[in-house]
Amino acid sequence: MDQPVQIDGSELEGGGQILRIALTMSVLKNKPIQVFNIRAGRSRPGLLEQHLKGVELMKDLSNAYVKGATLNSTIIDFHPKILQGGRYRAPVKTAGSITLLLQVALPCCLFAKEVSELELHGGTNTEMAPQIDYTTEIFKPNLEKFGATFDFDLVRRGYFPKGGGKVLINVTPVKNLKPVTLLNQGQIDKIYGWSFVAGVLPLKMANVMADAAKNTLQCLTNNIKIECYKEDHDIAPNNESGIILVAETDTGCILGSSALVKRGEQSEFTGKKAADSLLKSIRQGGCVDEFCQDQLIIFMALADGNSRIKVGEVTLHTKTAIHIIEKLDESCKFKIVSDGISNIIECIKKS
Ligand SMILES: Nc1ncnc2c1ncn2[C@@H]1O[C@H](COP(=O)(O)OP(=O)(O)OP(=O)(O)O)[C@@H](O)[C@H]1O
Repeated sequence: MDQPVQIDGSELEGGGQILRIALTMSVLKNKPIQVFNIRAGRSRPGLLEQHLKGVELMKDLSNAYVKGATLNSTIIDFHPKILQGGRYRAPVKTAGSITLLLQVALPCCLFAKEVSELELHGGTNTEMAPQIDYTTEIFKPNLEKFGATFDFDLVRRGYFPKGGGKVLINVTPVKNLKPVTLLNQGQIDKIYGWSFVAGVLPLKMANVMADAAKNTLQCLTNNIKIECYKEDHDIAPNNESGIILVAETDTGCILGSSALVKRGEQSEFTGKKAADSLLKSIRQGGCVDEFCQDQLIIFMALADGNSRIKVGEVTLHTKTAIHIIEKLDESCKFKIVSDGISNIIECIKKS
């Protein structure tokens, strides 16, 4: 057996993202890895339910030999074999994020031998992770610029702490990914979004969030439409409330933001917080927002050719993604060039 590449999970962001990117690259480059100090930068280090189910999903997808995959484990060995396709389930019993399960599996499914059908359980709209609506309305159109996509069916929403969400994902493999050049943010064409309540929460909360977001964003355009609605009890029985915002520009850029109402927080504050995040991303001149940034790095690395994306401030998640990818893939090198406010992230592929 080859010596595994050593990945220190305490570096930079020090969170679950290091494990996810290492697993994905391990499968795609067919390199065994040992990840140690898993999530050492977090208050509860080691594998939580969401991370563990992510490891198990990757094990199933690639027929891997895995050692150390137990709850709270801080070290795992992962030796991938053949990347297949087919039907897989990841039954997270907590509100662990469904979108982060997709984050680890999607690049592999795109390069699998056959179509993949994923049945993912857990949280659909949770803190510190993309809300499912962010993934489908902001991340997905950005992914499509690389010539790849996925279909989804949101069967049930799951919120903290109960979880219980269910999303079906269907991924058709691609022959290759196209490199992208996204350098001109352009002018804002329109802003739209969704402000929701679920469970027994009153619709008024959604209206207040939407109004606060509109007030903050009207300095950019008058073309703002935010739909306020109450989730159907059958697909979202538990209490939650939040907002997702999307901005489209005349050069085809799609930037977004989102927020959930925290316990004891005024809905007005939540709406303004999401809008401020979008405003910040737009004012920094990037072609993608601060969250899509790190989520696109892996696709830049896997594309057939050099990609360039203009972003605002480079996040620690982005620096972490670049660091781990460069460790596992000698065929690409990232470079960041700053003009003071924005930055161009360039991925150069060695021929
Ligand atoms: N509000 C948000 N909107 C969109 N994406 C988000 C948002 N918040 C976080 N993310 C994304 O979720 C991912 C979080 O990675 P991170 O390593 O912090 O999380 P994790 O696996 O939950 O682990 P940990 O518990 O260790 O933090 C990143 O890709 C980040 O861009």
